Amino acid sequence: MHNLSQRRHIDTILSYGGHQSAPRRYAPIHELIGRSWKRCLSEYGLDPCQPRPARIVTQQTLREHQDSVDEFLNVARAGVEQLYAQVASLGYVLLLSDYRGITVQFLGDKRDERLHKAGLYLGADWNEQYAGTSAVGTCIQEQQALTCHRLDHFDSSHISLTCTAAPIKDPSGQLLAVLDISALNSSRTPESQNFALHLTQLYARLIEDVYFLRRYRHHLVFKCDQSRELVQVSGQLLFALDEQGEVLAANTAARDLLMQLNKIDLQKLSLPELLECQWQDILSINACHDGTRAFRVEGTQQTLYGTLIEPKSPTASRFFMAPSVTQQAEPVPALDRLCADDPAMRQTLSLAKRLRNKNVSLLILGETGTGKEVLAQAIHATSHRADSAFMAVNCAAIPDSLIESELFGYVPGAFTGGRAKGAKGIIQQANGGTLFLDEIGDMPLHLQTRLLRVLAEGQVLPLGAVTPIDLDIRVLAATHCNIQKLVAEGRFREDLFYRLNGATLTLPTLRARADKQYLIQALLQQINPNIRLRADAVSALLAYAWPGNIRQLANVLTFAEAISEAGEITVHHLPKEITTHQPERPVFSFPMQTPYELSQSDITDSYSQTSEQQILLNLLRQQRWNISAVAKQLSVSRPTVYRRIKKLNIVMPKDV
Ligand SMILES: Nc1ncnc2c1ncn2[C@@H]1O[C@H](COP(=O)(O)OP(=O)(O)OP(=O)(O)O)[C@@H](O)[C@H]1O
Repeated sequence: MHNLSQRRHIDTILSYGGHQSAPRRYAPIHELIGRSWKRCLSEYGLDPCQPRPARIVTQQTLREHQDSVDEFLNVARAGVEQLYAQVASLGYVLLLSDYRGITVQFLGDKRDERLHKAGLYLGADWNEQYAGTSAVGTCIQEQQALTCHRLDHFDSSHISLTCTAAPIKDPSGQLLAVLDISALNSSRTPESQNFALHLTQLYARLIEDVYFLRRYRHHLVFKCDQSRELVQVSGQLLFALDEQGEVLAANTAARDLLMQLNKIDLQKLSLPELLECQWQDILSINACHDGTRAFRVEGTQQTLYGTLIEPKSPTASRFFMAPSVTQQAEPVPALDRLCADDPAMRQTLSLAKRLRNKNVSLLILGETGTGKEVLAQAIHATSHRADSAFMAVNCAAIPDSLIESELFGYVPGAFTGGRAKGAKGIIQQANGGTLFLDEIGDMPLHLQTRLLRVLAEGQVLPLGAVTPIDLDIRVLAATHCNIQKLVAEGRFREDLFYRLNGATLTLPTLRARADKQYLIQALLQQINPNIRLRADAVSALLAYAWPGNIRQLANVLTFAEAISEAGEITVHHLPKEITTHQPERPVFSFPMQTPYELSQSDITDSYSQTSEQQILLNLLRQQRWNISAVAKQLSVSRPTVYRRIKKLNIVMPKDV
């Protein structure tokens, strides 16, 4: 005989399956539960009017099920016991089932008859085909964590139970077991089970990872996370690797990431390719000061911090020997200090180190304020030319009328207004050393032709001169522009582009850098080595998007230091734009999406030209046409201000 609530429940299920006209249950039914009810009715032919008693398999069958997962049960024991210790006082028991739904481990009061009757017992069969919708059975079918609360159960004899289950998968992604916590009676709402759901998932993941590490204890395991601070203790993603860096297995979180990247097949998946790095970069992680290194995920802006778990057997560890000191990149302090640990900077600096003494021209690309000139100076300072001049010329900052004479120099009488003795051009002054052509994208076309001749022939002909002067210069050029686009549009000579671009060094934006905290400390050290930066200020600085890059950061820190009190900078000393900005913090969950990043030019171009013209004009007037002051106010470089003045057709007063 059914009691009233059982009868109502039976009616609800029947109406859900289309056997009766109107549903009696008004609370929404979770689609997961709904799917399971439909399976019970139409696939398994279960009759809700015929409740089934809990089925407990024989001792012999139980033993067979336990034997087949014996290794796993040994590994899972500590996690299972710990979870039970957390929930026992709340009235829960714990069930660990194998992938076929048989309870192979039970923690709870074995003498409690009510538990035995309800199927919360060792050997209980929670398979959906027999027991209907339940947390364990439905978790097996759906391969995801769920709570089956009271009336969610199919069988009316289970409708006082509340059960929460999470899947545990093996390193190949196959379901291995189901972890479940259940209570006999719960008058609480389904929402009250959310905490139980999170806790069960957490322990299922923990047990899964312990099992993964056990299975791959003789292999190198790469563990990574989105947080540098957490990776050593609770890195979420695990990859087991062979001696070439190919992925042998990945845990659920890592497989989720690979799914996002459309990498479904683990066969022949190379971790160095996935992380856009060299195999040596991974092998040498433990040589880093905190045993952690930043990597960027292929085709995304996502940074992952990785650490290594070395193989436990001495024979295997020989395969994974970290590179010897001689194999590691040679230290070059002036270049090394430009970054701590950022994947893009690592690549750029390693190329810079290899090319610093080669006579190839280098093209440095990066948004304004990313440190292009600083890199050029460091390359010069670490090259054989360090004792000769480093001459920097800003092609956007020199007025068109002067750039020719400034660059190439002139002989006496070459033009009216020139100095009587003539003047050496910047190119000639760089002889023996390095010529740094900043903002090369802004160089007028006719000068590009002359520059090309200088580079091709290794000679410079000053204005008005008849005899060229031999040159021995190393040329470094930089631009924030998309120079290939300028070439395509006919605004930059293709032959000059190839001449300058012996190799490209690209600097990442500050917002994309994984070592922002290092840069903050390094800049602060230069400003005032005795000042302390409080944690609230660090958090705000890390969360900001930095459209003006390192230059803007340096300005902000200078400002904060100037108004700081008692030798420390707190969040209150930071400019308002930093603290009121709503950060787009990376969420601690996968999928990884590539955020669309606005470049400086995107940002400025998105304004209407007239409003930008008005804003800039007002600023220039306020600062009495002092370009340096305006540049500082906007946290951009002087050339950028000149460029905008030109682009927006602002006419500067004659007397500035
Ligand atoms: N790695 C670094 N460490 C400390 N300070 C840096 C670093 N890189 C750049 N800076 C500082 O950031 C500011 C901008 O650097 P730099 O002028 O080299 O940028 P840029 O890319 O050449 O800018 P622009 O495109 O506007 O010419 C400078 O004040 C520089 O000292």
